[in-house]
Amino acid sequence: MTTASDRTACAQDPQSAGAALRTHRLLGPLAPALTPWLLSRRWFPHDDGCGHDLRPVACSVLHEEDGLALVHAIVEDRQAAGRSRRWQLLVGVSRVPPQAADAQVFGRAEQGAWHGWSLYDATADPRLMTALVRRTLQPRGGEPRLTMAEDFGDDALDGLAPRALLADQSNTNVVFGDRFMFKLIRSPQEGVQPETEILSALTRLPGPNTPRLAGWLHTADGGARPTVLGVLTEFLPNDGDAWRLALTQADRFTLHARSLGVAVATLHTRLAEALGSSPATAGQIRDQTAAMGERLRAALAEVPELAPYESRLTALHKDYGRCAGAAAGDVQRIHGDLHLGQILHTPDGWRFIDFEGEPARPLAERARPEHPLRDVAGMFRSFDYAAAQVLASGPPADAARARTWCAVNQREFARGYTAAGGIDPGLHPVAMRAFEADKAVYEALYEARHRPEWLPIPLAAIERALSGS
Ligand SMILES: Nc1ncnc2c1ncn2[C@@H]1O[C@H](COP(=O)(O)OP(=O)(O)O)[C@@H](O)[C@H]1O
Ligand SMILES: O=P(O)(O)O[C@H]1O[C@H](CO)[C@@H](O[C@H]2O[C@H](CO)[C@@H](O)[C@H](O)[C@H]2O)[C@H](O)[C@H]1O
Repeated sequence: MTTASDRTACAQDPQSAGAALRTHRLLGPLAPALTPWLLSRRWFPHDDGCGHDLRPVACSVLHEEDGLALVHAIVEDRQAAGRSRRWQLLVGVSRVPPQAADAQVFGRAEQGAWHGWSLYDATADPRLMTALVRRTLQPRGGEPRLTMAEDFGDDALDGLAPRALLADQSNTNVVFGDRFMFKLIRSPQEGVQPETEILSALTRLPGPNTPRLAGWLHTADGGARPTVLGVLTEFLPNDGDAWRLALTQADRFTLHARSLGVAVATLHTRLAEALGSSPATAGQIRDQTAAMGERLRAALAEVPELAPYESRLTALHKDYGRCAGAAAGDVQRIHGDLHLGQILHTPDGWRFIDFEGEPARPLAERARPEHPLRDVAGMFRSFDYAAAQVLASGPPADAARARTWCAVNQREFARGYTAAGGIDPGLHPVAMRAFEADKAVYEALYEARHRPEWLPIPLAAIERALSGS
């Protein structure tokens, strides 16, 4: 972590010089341990060889009692290519090593009042998650603030034991007593957050197929525009998500695939009802085509393996721009990052979670109305990923069997989607190829940053989309 220019970095933020100095003083002693720890997190991008330049943006102590403190921090990661992203941390600082089984100490404070104390991810410590809720619910508790949604009182979380989910994905999730799920957004951005916006709109409709929004953690009103830092939803008891079912019940997944298609069409109808839909304008199609090009250029800068596909992808974007005019259909709010892992199998049927869109995209972009077939393309890509996994885990390695599995389940999904009122993806082959290729470009960037060993999956999909197979 860079510390020399901390004061400057903080001063550029809309916080006072005093706050900047406090941030610097608080985070300075923790800084040396933070970078290696961040680099080991699934949600933090792998080192792309250009290094990371981490600067503190804001920091506060949310709790301190009996040799145990909870530090909330926002740091900015500036990369050589001029990209920068903010990251949210909850750090436990403890005089004695923490007792919680999953609270792994990643370093020690190097100076100051906490010199020598253990540092660890506070989301793994139930005491600190309880402290977070207590403190952030207080009307005069300062930043951040937890606001409960209508229908949920400030006492809704009282007495519920917090437990962090071990599967660290784009964010970190903590379950409160199997009643609520709290998602700590790891890379928060200023502005309207799609998950709180969409869930609160859907929550108002009868017969929900999403969890109800119970609250949100956010910066206080003092800033220019609030930033949502965490989302609290009702916990939905489930026996796993559709990804797990696809892997464990691969041989009889087609029935699930069809009912998933029905569920996604229903979700799209509900989203249109709650947040509107309108025919795509020529300007929107131009913007969509331009955005695909921009995403490709950004991905090329980090993933050289995409270079052989650049000109053909650009041609596909143009083809989309040409044919979309005639048959674009309506645009509306969609899920935006739909895949098998976002659909829970519950006793009441499929339930959709995680409406934040693709976490690396700017918030404004994620809120744009899009063609619903983009979500269908996301699901098609997910069947392809599952096929790659089924193939990898099953003897013998049989690429043809995986391709057939993928095609059959995509077909069944499309049948269910169309039967329940969704647009038939088969009638929009160019749009589907463009959307799948665009998603695979996003995935290539995601895999290069987080799981480089999975990069061949989206690359092979791009090749197939371009060759029309
Ligand atoms: N409301 C919920 N009820 C039950 N489990 C949930 C709920 N929300 C999320 N989960 C679980 O937490 C995991 C991660 O949630 P998700 O919102 O997808 O986070 P991320 O953005 O990190 O991917 C999901 O795969 C699911 O197992
Ligand atoms: O963590 P999120 O759910 O917000 O989404 C990110 O991570 C996903 C992986 O966990 C990633 O999805 C990709 O891998 C899935 C298999 O693990 C596959 O089913 C999806 O089709 C594929 O896109 C998602 O793209 C990313 O935003």
